[in-house]
Amino acid sequence: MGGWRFGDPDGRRKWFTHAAPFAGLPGFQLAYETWGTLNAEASNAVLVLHALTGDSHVAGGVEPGHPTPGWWEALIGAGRPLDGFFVVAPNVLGGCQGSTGPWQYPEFPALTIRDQVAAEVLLADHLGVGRWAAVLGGSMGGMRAVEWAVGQPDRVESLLLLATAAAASAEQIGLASAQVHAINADPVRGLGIARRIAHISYRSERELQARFGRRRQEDGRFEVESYLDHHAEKLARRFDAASYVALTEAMNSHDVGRGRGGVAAALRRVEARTIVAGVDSDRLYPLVQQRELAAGIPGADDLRVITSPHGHDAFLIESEQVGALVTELVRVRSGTR
Ligand SMILES: CC(=O)SCCNC(=O)CCNC(=O)[C@H](O)C(C)(C)COP(=O)(O)OP(=O)(O)OC[C@H]1O[C@@H](n2cnc3c(N)ncnc32)[C@H](O)[C@@H]1OP(=O)(O)O
Ligand SMILES: N[C@@H](CCO)C(=O)O
Repeated sequence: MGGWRFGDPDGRRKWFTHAAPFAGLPGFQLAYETWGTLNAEASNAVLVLHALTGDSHVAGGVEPGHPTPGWWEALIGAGRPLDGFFVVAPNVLGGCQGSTGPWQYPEFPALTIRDQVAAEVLLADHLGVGRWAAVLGGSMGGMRAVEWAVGQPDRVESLLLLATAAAASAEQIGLASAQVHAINADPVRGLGIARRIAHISYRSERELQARFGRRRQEDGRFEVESYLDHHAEKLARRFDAASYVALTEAMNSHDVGRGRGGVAAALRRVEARTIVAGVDSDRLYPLVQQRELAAGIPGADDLRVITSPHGHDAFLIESEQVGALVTELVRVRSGTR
């Protein structure tokens, strides 16, 4: 297969190749990054799963020679919550940051979250990880995390689900389908339009009002419009439109209960010690969805609530609160601290 899009900016990606037919593909590659060392018992592995436009670069700033900070920098490094663990973060199948995606195969098959997890199971086998000490994920990463815990219950010891759902809701599918239409109508400018729609849903009404109000800039644009233009341009520089569509449609397919007798029956399969958290100002993945997860997973604590003005994106921004949850999951509750 060979080649990948957007290079390897930090020189720390590795690749796993599966050279046999898989989910309509002739084979696939997953790019992934690791931190720390797998212990002799293979009992200290943690899987970190990124959200829609994230990638394998969870952290980097702490390592000499790899200065680009990652999207959960505060979790990895000396004295940080995942210190001492062997952390693995793959770029999702269908993504554009090193893994096989539509940028590589124009006739890319429709993938589900379940397919993406099945690819990650093969990666775990390749790495010699029979059972993850923890699987952590937010948003689309949380969809994969709960799918891991439902589909592979004996391979997930503990689980952190952030700002995510057991199944994509009608509103999430509706918003996502508008974004897909924008890209299909204009593959060049559509990605930016999709990001604008999505980014509004990632932040809270209260935050947008407080930050931008009705103010206009000198160029005549509303400040909030300019802010969204900025995020649209930034994503268009770093992401592939066809990948965005493939991943969005995979998220729309997400339903842990499909073929398993419904969501409640599926969640009962989870054996992992679980923390589920939502964000009080998240309008895209409202707390009711995390309540369903917390109530349905046998080993889950009561729902935790991250307080933040930032809406859905708080799972990326509120690193102190997220870090405390990770510490509690992997150290305090497992008795290793
Ligand atoms: C290093 C990487 O590339 S990471 C790649 C992987 N990324 C991910 O996994 C997560 C995806 N990232 C995100 O979703 C977002 O970037 C977040 C959630 C991390 C951003 O959250 P925040 O830190 O709150 O950023 P916020 O939404 O306030 O945006 C700040 C940006 O808007 C710009 N901005 C603010 N107001 C305006 C305005 N009125 N007009 C234009 N631009 C504006 C700022 O200058 C800043 O620009 P910069 O990001 O280029 O420095
Ligand atoms: N800001 C996040 C939101 C999706 O959860 C992203 O771009 O991946």
